[in-house]
Amino acid sequence: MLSYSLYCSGFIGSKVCLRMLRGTVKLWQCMSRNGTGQIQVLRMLTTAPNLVKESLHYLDGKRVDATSDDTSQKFDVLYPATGEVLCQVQSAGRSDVDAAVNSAKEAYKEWSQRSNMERGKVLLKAAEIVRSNLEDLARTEVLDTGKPIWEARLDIDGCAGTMEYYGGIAPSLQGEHILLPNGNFAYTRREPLGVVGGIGAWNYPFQMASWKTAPALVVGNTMVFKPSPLTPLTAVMLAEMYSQAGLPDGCLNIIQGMAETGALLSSHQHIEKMTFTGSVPTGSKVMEACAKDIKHVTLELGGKSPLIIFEDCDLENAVKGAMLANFMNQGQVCSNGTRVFVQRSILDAFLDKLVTRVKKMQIGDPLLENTTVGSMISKEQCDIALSYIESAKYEGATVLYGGEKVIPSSQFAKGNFLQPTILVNCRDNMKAVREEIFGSVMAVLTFDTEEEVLQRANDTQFGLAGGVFTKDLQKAHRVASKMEAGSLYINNYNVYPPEIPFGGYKKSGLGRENGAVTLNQYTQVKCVYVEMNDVDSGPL
Ligand SMILES: NC(=O)c1ccc[n+]([C@@H]2O[C@H](COP(=O)([O-])OP(=O)(O)OC[C@H]3O[C@@H](n4cnc5c(N)ncnc54)[C@H](O)[C@@H]3O)[C@@H](O)[C@H]2O)c1
Repeated sequence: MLSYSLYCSGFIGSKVCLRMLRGTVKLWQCMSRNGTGQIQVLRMLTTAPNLVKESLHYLDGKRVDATSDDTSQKFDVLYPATGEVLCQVQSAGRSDVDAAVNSAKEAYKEWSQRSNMERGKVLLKAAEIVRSNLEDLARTEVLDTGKPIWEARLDIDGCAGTMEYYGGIAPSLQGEHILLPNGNFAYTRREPLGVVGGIGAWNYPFQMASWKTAPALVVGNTMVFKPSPLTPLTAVMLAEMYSQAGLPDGCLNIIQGMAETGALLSSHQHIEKMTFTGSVPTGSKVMEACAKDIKHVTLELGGKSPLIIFEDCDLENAVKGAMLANFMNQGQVCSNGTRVFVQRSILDAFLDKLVTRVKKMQIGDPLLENTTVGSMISKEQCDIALSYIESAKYEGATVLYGGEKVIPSSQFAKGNFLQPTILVNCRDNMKAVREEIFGSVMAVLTFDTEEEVLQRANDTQFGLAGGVFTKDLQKAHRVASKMEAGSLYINNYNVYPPEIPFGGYKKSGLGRENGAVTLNQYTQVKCVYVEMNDVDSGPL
């Protein structure tokens, strides 16, 4: 008997949404909703690759096709674990970007006039819809990224949390009332910026879409968002969920495309702010484009973060922390603590425990519950990680564990599965220790003193995150205060509650996401002076 697992992301009036194949079974079920909301199931046997049939562009509250003007190109979207082509997407060209921005500009007129309370309610409702579609979203995110399903569920749940957080706190955003002499006074208003452009990377596609849209929309901006071309599937689902929650048409438009589309968006004259997540070189280009028009900009960029493990730590927790800092999402996490500094006296004990844990990680089908290592996003990304491992070996490092690409089973022969890798005998100046790899490659370094390790930890162009494991509270706070990074963890790693701001120092970026402070970055302050007396013009 054929066994299959499939799901559908069809909802909110979209007729036919996403379907997937699982395993080797070539049974394609296609679901659509009829007018009463019941799911109709159509079945057809096929080996045809293009599984996603609906357009992934979203304009004025509905999915639309790109217009294929002369600036646009097509790109394939693959399931990273099998290499199957899910769909081919037409990039948004100049006319599509114009249409999306103009629609958001029009929608701004009404949306910006609502109160934060009214807008917050839309976010709260959208978060509820996200939660009730969590499984569909998580499975679609797996298709997009190749990450294990349990991680995708956690991601989506966290995104709903971010939407709830901003929906909840937005009504408390207030201006100031400033008393001045002679009964005069001034007040400040926090006003939205206008149309915000967002561009995302591929490692957390739904998270990027929700972390950017939630704070931007709730304070009255409208948005045009472009996901990474490697992971275009879930941003449009988020847009549909916002629409279902009551977000007016045009407030959030999704465009798909590659670098050209991103450049068109970031240089568009009617965009008032860009919020970008991606690599340092691309972030620099986006910032340049913004500089031309003096646009606001938030940049969430790369990292090569240090994790410092002192001999007085709780070793079990430190090992778990190092795992969290390196092996989630196939190591494709910007804040990863990939330079693990271990105090010399506990190095052997630390490595023993670490290897014992890493050996238990299960590489395989991302949709299976017990899989802990899924597929990297692409062959290119996997090759990059492998080449860093080779360069580390060439420079004298030893692979203590992993280091190889694997094929978990024949159906994943075209996948990009890399063993979690631990490098020892590393030196600070090795290429693999200095540069962001964006794969599961942990470099273990030893140190002797606090002063020495701080100097080495900070000796990097990046400053996204860092961590310290010790039971000595004073040392923990002292070290955290001296580490040059935006997100520090004491006795844990890679935890992202929506209440706390996240973002980088140095080349890791500008501005923050999450936390109340982010609302300031999607608003501008207007100060109104009020004269209560006759105008004193002095000698004039
Ligand atoms: N700090 C963070 O929060 C964070 C989070 C996730 C990923 N990242 C970083 O992202 C990088 C990996 O993502 P990536 O490979 O998708 O990055 P990337 O810079 O190659 O691409 C990011 C996005 O920019 C678009 N783009 C490319 N060229 C552009 C241009 N000239 N103008 C405008 N947009 C353009 C891409 O289409 C994509 O959507 C890593 O460096 C990682 O550390 C940072």
